[in-house]
Amino acid sequence: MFGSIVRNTLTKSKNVVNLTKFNQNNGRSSLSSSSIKYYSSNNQNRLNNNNNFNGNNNSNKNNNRNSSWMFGAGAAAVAATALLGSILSLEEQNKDTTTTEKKEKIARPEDDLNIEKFKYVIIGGGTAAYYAVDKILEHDKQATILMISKEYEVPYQRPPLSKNLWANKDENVKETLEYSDWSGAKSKLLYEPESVYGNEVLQFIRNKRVVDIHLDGKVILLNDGTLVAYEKCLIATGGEPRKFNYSASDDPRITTYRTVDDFRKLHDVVHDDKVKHVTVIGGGFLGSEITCAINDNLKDKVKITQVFPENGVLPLIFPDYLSKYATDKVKASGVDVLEGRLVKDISKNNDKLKVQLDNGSSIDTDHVVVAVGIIPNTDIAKSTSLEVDPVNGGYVVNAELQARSNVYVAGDVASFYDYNLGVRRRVEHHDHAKATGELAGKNMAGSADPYTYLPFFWSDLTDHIGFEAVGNTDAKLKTYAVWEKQKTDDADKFSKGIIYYLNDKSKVVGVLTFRNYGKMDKARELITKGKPITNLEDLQHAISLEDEHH
Ligand SMILES: Cc1cc2nc3c(=O)[nH]c(=O)nc-3n(C[C@H](O)[C@H](O)[C@H](O)COP(=O)(O)OP(=O)(O)OC[C@H]3O[C@@H](n4cnc5c(N)ncnc54)[C@H](O)[C@@H]3O)c2cc1C
Ligand SMILES: NC(=O)c1ccc[n+]([C@@H]2O[C@H](COP(=O)([O-])OP(=O)(O)OC[C@H]3O[C@@H](n4cnc5c(N)ncnc54)[C@H](O)[C@@H]3O)[C@@H](O)[C@H]2O)c1
Ligand SMILES: NC(=O)c1ccc[n+]([C@@H]2O[C@H](COP(=O)([O-])OP(=O)(O)OC[C@H]3O[C@@H](n4cnc5c(N)ncnc54)[C@H](O)[C@@H]3O)[C@@H](O)[C@H]2O)c1
Repeated sequence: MFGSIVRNTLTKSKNVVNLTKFNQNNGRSSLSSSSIKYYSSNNQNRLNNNNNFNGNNNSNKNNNRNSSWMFGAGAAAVAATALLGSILSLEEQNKDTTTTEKKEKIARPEDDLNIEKFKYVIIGGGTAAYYAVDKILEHDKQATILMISKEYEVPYQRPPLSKNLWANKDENVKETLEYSDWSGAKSKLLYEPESVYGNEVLQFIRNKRVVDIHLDGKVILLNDGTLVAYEKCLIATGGEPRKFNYSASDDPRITTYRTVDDFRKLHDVVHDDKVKHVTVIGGGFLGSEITCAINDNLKDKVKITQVFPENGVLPLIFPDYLSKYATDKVKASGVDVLEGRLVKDISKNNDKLKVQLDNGSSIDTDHVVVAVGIIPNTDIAKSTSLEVDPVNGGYVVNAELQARSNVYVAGDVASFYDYNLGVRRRVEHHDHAKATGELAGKNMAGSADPYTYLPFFWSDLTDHIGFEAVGNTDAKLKTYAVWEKQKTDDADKFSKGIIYYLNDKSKVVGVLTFRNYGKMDKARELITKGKPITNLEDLQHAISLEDEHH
């Protein structure tokens, strides 16, 4: 997907700076936590050497490449001083020393501070980050890009982690990360092979967190003390799974689920002979998908109980009747669904975990997966002046996806003004991460286009409970549905249909096509027309129920 740009560079370049491989071999162990101490010990003249990403003696070549970007004493020194101050505050949180002693340790960067600079620094290694890089490469032939991810893996897509990947019975699936899509075609989870990263155009730092940005100095700080300068920066940090405080919260058998590492761990858990029962907490997208994926593929191996407080699965988007119908299908597939139940606590009970419910009952289980939503990852905002949306969470961005003139935000963590729906919101779905990533990348490379796209999302549970949806599909809105079958006694009465979501002005603001695919463009057209629907019957034929494969 990155096209020929990176690959050409790889073959042409004699001076490949292979950051990815270097990190992989643990070659930069000296830049781990020990470097934090180093920076705060007033010995800053060696900062440059320590911050050199090459690490293997090709620093001069690399510095030459970047020579036109080198910082002078001014902005960089101020930025670095401030950021090194935040390393100190990190230390402060961890060490019990007096304030005076700590202040004396504040670092003073040398005037000839020489921080490696990239034209584009991308914080995050997820979907939004990947597609931003794709567009930067397309629009800026002079690009030099650094991606930084706190995960080990190079960018990959998350949707198959709770769906098709579980259908792959190959025992090497944790390494190959291959899956088949609904049409049978084989795909890989990683967007690009590892070999695409680690060259003069595109570098990737794995297993490191960005902890601070100095917006005026245009310098970022990593958790190991590394400083990097940028011209344009993208924040695409996604979200962290929400956690509850249970009595047994520190027990490794209570896990959340978001990353490929989580897939590997859960795969091991359910294939462990001792594990006979898994409890999934949450009835949203993740809780319902992971329940169905494991149950459909491994029901002979483990029994699953799914617990959540609402009346049925996917309660935030399905109208009540459809949520109940889908829940019945999940039950029929063999899952023990406990709807309308809150988890009060989880405690250790000999070799089991005890999940205590609000009605006084409890479940003895071998493993618990907590899937109760995410918190947008705005940690970096704590030390910057970037605005966080107090209502929706996430960084507030303008129509061009900028938080500040050279700082862009995309994906789950962006609070944007939805041009089509007339509201500020955040969207936690794949297509939005892709579209905002692409637009941010294009804008970083010189355009100034607004985000006017209406992203879609989809989900697939058991027994072909699948749909695509676009716009505002809040279950609290008034809905009007068109179904192919209308017999009320038919167990499959919701075999195929379209649900229209209407606002208080009777305009269609959202459309969900149930067991019905490829209708999203027509749905977008209907939403963007924004005409009030005076007679609901007019919606009967607004979008055809006929199959349209895409
Ligand atoms: C299991 C699963 C299945 C899903 N299935 C679907 C689906 O079927 N359909 C759909 O539409 N959506 C689905 N989604 C949602 C979709 O995957 C997300 O909306 C999308 O991944 C968001 O992309 P993002 O780039 O904003 O964030 P992410 O993909 O979460 O990427 C954020 C990246 O930033 C890194 N990071 C965070 N903080 C820092 C930091 N300080 N420094 C460095 N790196 C950092 C993280 O490690 C991560 O690599 C699914 C999500 C999950 C978890
Ligand atoms: N036409 C059909 O009969 C039919 C049947 C089942 C599923 N689907 C649709 O296929 C898609 C995913 O199915 P799957 O879970 O088997 O995954 P998949 O393996 O087909 O999809 C792989 C990846 O491709 C991307 N993708 C898939 N469809 C997309 C689309 N329409 N637009 C943008 N990106 C897309 C996503 O990144 C997804 O993770 C959903 O849109 C689903 O509703 C269609
Ligand atoms: N198909 C998709 O689009 C898809 C698939 C998987 C994950 N995701 C994304 O991944 C993220 C995580 O998904 P998620 O399902 O955790 O979030 P979610 O926001 O979709 O669902 C949260 C769910 O948590 C449950 N919950 C909340 N408090 C609870 C409590 N006290 N006890 C029991 N249950 C409780 C509720 O059932 C609620 O529906 C979201 O951003 C989601 O959009 C999307």
